[in-house]
This record gives sequence, C-alpha cells and structure tokens, in this order.
Amino acid sequence: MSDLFHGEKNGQRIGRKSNIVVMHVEKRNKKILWFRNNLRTHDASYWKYIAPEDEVIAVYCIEPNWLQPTCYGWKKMEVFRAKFLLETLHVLQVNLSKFGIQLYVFQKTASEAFRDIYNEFPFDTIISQNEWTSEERAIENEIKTTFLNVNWNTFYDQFLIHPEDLSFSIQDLPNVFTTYRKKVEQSWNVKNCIELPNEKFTSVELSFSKEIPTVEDLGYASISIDHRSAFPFQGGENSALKHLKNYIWEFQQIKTYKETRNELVGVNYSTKFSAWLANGSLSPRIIYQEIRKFEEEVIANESTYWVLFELLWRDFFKCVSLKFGDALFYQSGILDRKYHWKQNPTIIQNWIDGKTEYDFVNANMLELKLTGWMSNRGRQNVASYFAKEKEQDWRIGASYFESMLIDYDVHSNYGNWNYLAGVGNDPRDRKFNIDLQAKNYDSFHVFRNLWLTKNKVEV
Ligand SMILES: Cc1cc2nc3c(=O)[nH]c(=O)nc-3n(C[C@H](O)[C@H](O)[C@H](O)COP(=O)(O)OP(=O)(O)OC[C@H]3O[C@@H](n4cnc5c(N)ncnc54)[C@H](O)[C@@H]3O)c2cc1C
Repeated sequence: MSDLFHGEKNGQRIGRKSNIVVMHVEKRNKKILWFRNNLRTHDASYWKYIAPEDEVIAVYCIEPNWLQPTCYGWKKMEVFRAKFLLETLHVLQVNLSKFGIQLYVFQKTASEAFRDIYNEFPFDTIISQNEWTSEERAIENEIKTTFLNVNWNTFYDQFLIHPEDLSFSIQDLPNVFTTYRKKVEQSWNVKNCIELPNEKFTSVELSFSKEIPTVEDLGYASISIDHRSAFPFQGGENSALKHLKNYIWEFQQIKTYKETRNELVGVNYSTKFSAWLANGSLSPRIIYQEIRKFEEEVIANESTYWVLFELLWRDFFKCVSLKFGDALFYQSGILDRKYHWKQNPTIIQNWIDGKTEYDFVNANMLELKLTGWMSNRGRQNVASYFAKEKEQDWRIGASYFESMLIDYDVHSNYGNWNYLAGVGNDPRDRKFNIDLQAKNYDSFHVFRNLWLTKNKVEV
C-alpha cells in the first residue's frame, strides 16, 4: 500500500505525506429517480435512497410502443389515459421542483434515454419501483445490460401490504381471494406512510427539454371531457389527494360506499381512486391511513371496511401476477385451462361499438369508448358477455380495455379478465345473466338512457 493512503471513510480518502494532509474528495453520487407507476412525491420510498449531497435528477420515459397500434389495431394507450398521464407528469414535475429535483420527460425508450443522459450525467445509481410483468421487465433489462455497473435501489410502493410483510410466501399465495383476505386481515400489516423530506436537493440542470408534451404532440386528436363522464377528474397527486380528502372527510361518501358502489351513473357511487392508484399518483397506504383515522374519529361501519376490502382485491391481483408471472397473459390463463376461443371480427367490433343484442352491454361499451371509464358492474358484465357468452378470445377484450381505460393497471386488468373468462381465480366460474343484471342495477333505465339516447350518442 502506498504511504499516501492511510484510511478510507465515507467515500473520502484521507492521506498524510510528511505534514501535509491530502484529501481526495470522491465525486458526488449521481442518482436517477426513474419514475414508472409511482408518479408521486407523497409516501414515496425513493426519498430514503437520496441525500442532499447527492446529485439527483428524475426521469420519465413515454415508450414509443405505447403510442403504436397493437396487433388488434388499437393503440396500446388511447387518448384518455394519455391525457391523464400527461396531467400527472405536470404535477409531479412541479412538486419535485419544490425539492430542487428536475423531472425530464423523454419520448423514447428508457434505454435510449438513459444512454443520452449518461453522456451528460454519468450516473452511478438508478432508483425505481419494482415492476415485474414481462414488458416492464424487458425495458429494465435493456438498461441493465447497457449499464452493467450501475447500482439499483428498488421498492414496491404499489402495494397496500408489502409482499415481504405477508404472513406467507408469494409461492404459497392462496388461489382463492377469500382465503388470502382472511389471512391478511389477521394482522393488516400496512407500513406507515413515508414523510416528505425537510431538505432541498442541489438542482441539476441538463440540456434536455423539460417540456411535457401535449396529447396532440403524441399524435392524438384533442378531446374534451364528455359531460356525462363518471370520471371527470384531472391527473396528478394534487387532485388525487384533494379527492381523497373530499371523499372521506369533506363529503363523507365513504359512509355509504357499500350501498352505492354498484351504481352506474355519476361521480360519487364509488371511490374513483383507481386511476390515480394505477399510475401511482395516489398511495394505497395513505388511503388506508385516512380510512383508519376516519374510523377512529367519525364512524367505522361496513362501508368503511368495504373500501379496504376492495383495496385487498387490488393487492391480491398483484400477488397473483407475482406468483404466476406471464401465465396471466396466456390464453389458458393462470389455471392453464383450455377452451375453444373464437375470434369473430364482427362480434368484436359490435362489442366495441355498443351494437350487441344487449342494451346494457351497449351502454357500458359506449361509456368506455367516449370517456375511458366504466364502472366495476359494467366491466364484469361486458367481459362476461365477451368471453362467456360469445366465447371470444378474452385476451382481445383485455387488450381493448388496456387501450381505453384511464385506470388501466396490468395486474387488475389481466387478473380480472382471467377471473371472468374462467381461466383465473373464480372458484365458481360464473357467467353473468345480463338481463337480470340490467334489471337489478338499472331498473329505471337511467344509465342506458344516458348513453343510448340517440341525440346524445355520436360514435
Ligand atoms: C374486466 C375487468 C377489468 C378491470 N380492469 C381494471 C384496471 O385495469 N385497473 C383497475 O384499477 N381496476 C380494474 N378493474 C377493477 C375495478 O373495476 C376497478 O378498480 C373499479 O371499477 C375502479 O373504480 P373505483 O376506483 O371507483 O373502485 P371502488 O369500487 O371505489 O374500489 C376501491 C378501489 O379498490 C380497487 N378495486 C376495486 N375492485 C377491484 C377489482 N375487482 N380488482 C382490483 N381492484 C379493485 C381499486 O383500486 C379501486 O380504486 C377491472 C375489473 C374488471 C371486471
């Protein structure tokens, strides 16, 4: 060992030659917060991995293939979710800048963007949310093979209950929701929310544009919100947190959730948390925390419990996708069950256009086409019609939902489609009686009239 170096501590090499102290201060860490489906600053694990002495930038990549047609002809991400996403990014950019962190939004693949960034900002660490489905993993693997020596800090902020905090391993996940729920409810092992930092970070200015594109820049036609939409909300954590406060505290709609959740018209029948949850601009843990507080301070009833019950469905499908991996996307699903699936272009197009033999299916499909939203009751009926009644390849229906839904979430969407198509977690393999459902849930035709009255519909 040269006599120059006597010790090594916290990245600083301290040496002594005769009586001169030489300090070689190592370069500061350069870290990237790579945002994926965790588009928020509140309750965010990444704060634990950065310190004020680090140089930190934030990056989001709009992958070009999201804007391209799939093999079925529709875009992977249609305009409704694109608009919501861009609004979300605007808010995230402003909120991060309050901490001195710049968000750069790229319209290229993440691996291309990271190569460009590296030339200007030779980063040593990438901090990101774990995403394990195949397309998301492929994006990450490309970065990993390009940057072999980069450190990764990852976390699971999309869950209510962290997978490692379950009382069983993912491989032992029960296949039936009720069994899973009962186990989880024994301890409700939900972590506390993570506080925002007190400090500001050193701002790193790079030459890349910080401009967030418009929907038109991404090649979509402009849209305005249909006045009948049950989901007229803006993207971003600010509106998410405001809505959470209104729903629970201000208007206390949570008190009657169990009675209203199967309704079909208007903004208030269910929580409408899903779209913010899907892109991570709302933390499931903050919802949990607020509900528990409301239960302590105002009232705990079946309705307050039932929102948590539904959030467990969301977690359950994430665990299902962790356990079964790509089988979630196979025609035979997680059960590996074979049916004779059909692909009839006329039946599929009529379903999309709301031209089936059931006015209840039609009204729901028009709502989706015109707004990017459909209620849970609607989703169950139109999926059951598509897969069980018409026996059309359920993956086509799931792909159409993926394209159109504002709240598209890979695990919830494909998990629910598996379930309804009879290749997933439904132990009873149900088929919906659509006439009966329409009678029960739209007895006065209010919902159907809203979407099917001729002078209102332009398809
Ligand atoms: C075929 C089909 C496809 C679906 N695709 C999606 C999807 O892509 N993204 C998505 O978030 N949800 C999906 N769902 C689940 C459900 O329809 C929506 O989460 C719900 O309608 C959203 O409205 P809300 O936020 O008002 O829900 P609420 O009724 O208020 O429920 C509260 C929260 O619980 C969760 N939740 C409720 N029901 C379910 C469920 N069945 N599965 C998983 N989570 C649930 C959601 O996060 C929701 O925000 C799908 C359901 C079906 C039947």
